[in-house]
Amino acid sequence: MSGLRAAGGVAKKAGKKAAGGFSGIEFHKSKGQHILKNPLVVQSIVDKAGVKSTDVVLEIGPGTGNLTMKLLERAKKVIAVELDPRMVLELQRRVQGTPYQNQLQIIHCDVMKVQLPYFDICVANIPYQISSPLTFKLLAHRPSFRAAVIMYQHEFAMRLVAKPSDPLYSRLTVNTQLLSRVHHLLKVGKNNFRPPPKVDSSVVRIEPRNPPPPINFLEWDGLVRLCFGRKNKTLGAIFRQSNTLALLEQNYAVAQALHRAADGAEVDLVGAINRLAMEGGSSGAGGGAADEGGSDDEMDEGEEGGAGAGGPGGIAAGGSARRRRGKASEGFKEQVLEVLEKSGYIEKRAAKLSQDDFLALLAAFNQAGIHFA
Ligand SMILES: C[S@@+](CC[C@H](N)C(=O)[O-])C[C@H]1O[C@@H](n2cnc3c(N)ncnc32)[C@H](O)[C@@H]1O
Repeated sequence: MSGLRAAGGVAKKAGKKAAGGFSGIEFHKSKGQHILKNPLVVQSIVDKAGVKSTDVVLEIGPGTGNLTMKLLERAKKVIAVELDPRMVLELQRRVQGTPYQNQLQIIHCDVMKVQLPYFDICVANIPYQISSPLTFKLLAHRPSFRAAVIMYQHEFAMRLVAKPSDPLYSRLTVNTQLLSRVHHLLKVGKNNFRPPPKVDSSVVRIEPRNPPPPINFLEWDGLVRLCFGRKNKTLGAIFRQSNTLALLEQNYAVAQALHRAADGAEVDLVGAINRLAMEGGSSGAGGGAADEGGSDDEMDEGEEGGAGAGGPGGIAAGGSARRRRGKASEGFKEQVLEVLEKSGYIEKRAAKLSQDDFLALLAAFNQAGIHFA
């Protein structure tokens, strides 16, 4: 397989057998290349995914094709999006001359840069660097699909399925669960991969809510970003911050000027989720070391990343939000605190609020003409 050796220069340990049953391939950590070598895990993923014989399956990052071959046994068609030309060659070689040859379509591209085709179900062991933007790219995809069964870094997976009060409950959690139902399927130890990543992994099932909730997602994310900027502080403390109030008052003035309806006017869910998806960067080759145990969760500002820094960046348009602003008026501050008081959230903390709480809070603010995007 000289093609496989070429791109990486000299293949390390050329004599050693690598995943997929061929020798000499050098896996690139920068592309998240951790090949699933345990056939039992591969089979389990395909079984749990519930792939039907009529399904078009989207696979992201097929690598050497261990999962792809099993998917081809079950599905009508597999569309595999792969960035690395060496992997594309290997996959082509693997299906050539088999009955599956005509069922496989390979798209040689960065998944974050391509318009995804129609698919019924996505099954993938993805490069962990793009976990967050890829998840939201999928959730913004139309027409919607039945499910995505995806291998993530274990901690990232736990964030997706977290419940209020869990330590990993975060902005990522509430945004994902707003748009989908998420279930943990299977924990996969690092030794099932070649080369083994530094952390364990988990397979998660994501079922998009269809139809999606009829809310302005940018507004939603603006509120949630603000609240999770300091998730253990009371909302009263967060909304008393002068930067936050100043930004909200500016949004308020714009909304008034535009005569925007109190319940939020235009709902461009797909556009809004797409904007969010692109926040996390666009390439899997960017080198983030998600498998080193670091978090690639682009959605968590952390406890101290709140109002003063990037926190409320989401509550006003673009970079202008970061500029210094004047103080909000006392009248506006009272208005904001009254909404929190009357809705019963002033002493509550984001870490313990449910999906329904955030929806109720957003509705209460919007009714008072206060907007987050
Ligand atoms: C974790 S490996 C999974 C390989 C294979 N599916 C398996 O389970 O053994 C991730 C794969 O995604 C590919 N990849 C990395 N970044 C990508 C991107 N932005 N778009 C498409 N594929 C990408 C890598 O080249 C690699 O083949």
